[in-house]
Amino acid sequence: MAAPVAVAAARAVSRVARVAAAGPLLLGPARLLESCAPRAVPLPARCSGSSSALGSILGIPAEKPAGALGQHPPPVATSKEEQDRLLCDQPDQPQNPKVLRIAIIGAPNAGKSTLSNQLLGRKVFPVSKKVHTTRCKAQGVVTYEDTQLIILDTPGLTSPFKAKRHKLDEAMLTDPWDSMKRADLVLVLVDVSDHWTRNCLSEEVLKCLSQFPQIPSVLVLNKVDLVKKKFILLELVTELTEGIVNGKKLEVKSAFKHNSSSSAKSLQIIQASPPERRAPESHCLQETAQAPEGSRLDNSSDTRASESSLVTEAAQGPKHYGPGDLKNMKGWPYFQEIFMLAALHGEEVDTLKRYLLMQAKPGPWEFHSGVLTSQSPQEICDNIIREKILEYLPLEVPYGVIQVTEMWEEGPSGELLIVQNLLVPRKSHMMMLIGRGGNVISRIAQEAGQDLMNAFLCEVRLKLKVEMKS
Ligand SMILES: Nc1nc2c(ncn2[C@@H]2O[C@H](COP(=O)(O)OP(=O)(O)OP(=O)(O)O)[C@@H](O)[C@H]2O)c(=O)[nH]1
Repeated sequence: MAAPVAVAAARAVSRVARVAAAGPLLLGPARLLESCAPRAVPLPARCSGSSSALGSILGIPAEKPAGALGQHPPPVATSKEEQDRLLCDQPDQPQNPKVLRIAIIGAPNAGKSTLSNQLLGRKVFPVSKKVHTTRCKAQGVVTYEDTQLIILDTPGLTSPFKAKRHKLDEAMLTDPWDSMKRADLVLVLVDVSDHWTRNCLSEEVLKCLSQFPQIPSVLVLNKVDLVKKKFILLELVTELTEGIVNGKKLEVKSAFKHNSSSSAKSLQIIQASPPERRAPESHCLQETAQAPEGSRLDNSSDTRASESSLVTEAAQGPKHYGPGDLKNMKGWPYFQEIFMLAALHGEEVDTLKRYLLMQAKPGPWEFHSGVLTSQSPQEICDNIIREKILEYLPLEVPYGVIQVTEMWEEGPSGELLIVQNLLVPRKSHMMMLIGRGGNVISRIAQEAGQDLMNAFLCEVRLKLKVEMKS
């Protein structure tokens, strides 16, 4: 028996006005799409990723103020037919198109989807505190002037053992690898707030990097907002890069430095050239920080010789690593840049985006500029509702919920009407999902409805029903 038990609906109109700044309200999605021209603001001058990102995190003013990247991402099409048509459309190639395919890899929960959404300027990938929110690879598209960034959001890298334990699909193991095969550049995301995992790259990440040594890689330290003592970030950089970035040795120094106002220690990161061709203008950033005594991370004379050979090796590009070598490695000495950011708050995301735009190479666009994601509207909707279920239900409960869309149609005023059934295997799960007086399911419907409006840029009426699986 599958009797409807609870129904929650969300209908929110007022906030659409704030979201849909690029066009009049309640136009058909096609009209809205026209009014959101994706190419508008000129690209600012090149800036170095590591210097500007690091400088800002450390409170050092950038040499040149970084111009904001005007964002007018197109909305997602509200029907599968429209989305399919957009995906099949010939890309509207500019005169000199450039393209960059970016794989974002990292441990589950590192913030890959959060970062992808921020780069896209619109939320189309689900995000939650629970691991394995992203279940399969999906593409996001940023079109900016003559450049297209194709972002390959992937499930968190996991081992076959963990996949079996969490009953994950085979795709969760293979998708990150598939994305790597297509990528021109890989972003390795590390959650610096996770004390257990932040000091070294996981074996899966190292395996991925070493299998594709020809793909340039960039280290991205995420969630820096959660790290109070910023000097830790510099130590992490040293560990995660084995002290080498872009073929150059990093020196991180911490020493007492007396100034008139405080006796704070000085922390220094120096990116120096390999010894044999040391550049006179080595890149140097300084910060006064409360560093622990004796956390001096620059070279001692004993290790200098072996490090210099490591630097020379790194400058020559990745060598072939066997599984035994990877077990002994903590970091990757072939990153070409480092970024530190807080994806959740959009902090320093523009700096990374500018850098990615600069990395794009001449080549035809893959998508029409009206495309924001390769996912179908229904997939986005399912994922967003699932994200809320993951957020509000404890432990394994969300993983047993089956979502069945009963209705998806355009209402008389152009609004999107969606009815979805949530089928649960147990009565106890049903009670949890409904919540006292229906408060849980109402909240899920309300929040998911709001996210969908932000994605589709039109009014959405979402109704959720909870039923027992028959
Ligand atoms: N404080 C803070 N939280 C963040 C930041 N970036 C992401 N998060 C949070 O981290 C959690 C995981 O983010 P996701 O984007 O879902 O992570 P993911 O790597 O895609 O996760 P999987 O799909 O499990 O692989 C969410 O609760 C985010 O809100 C950040 O910069 N700062």
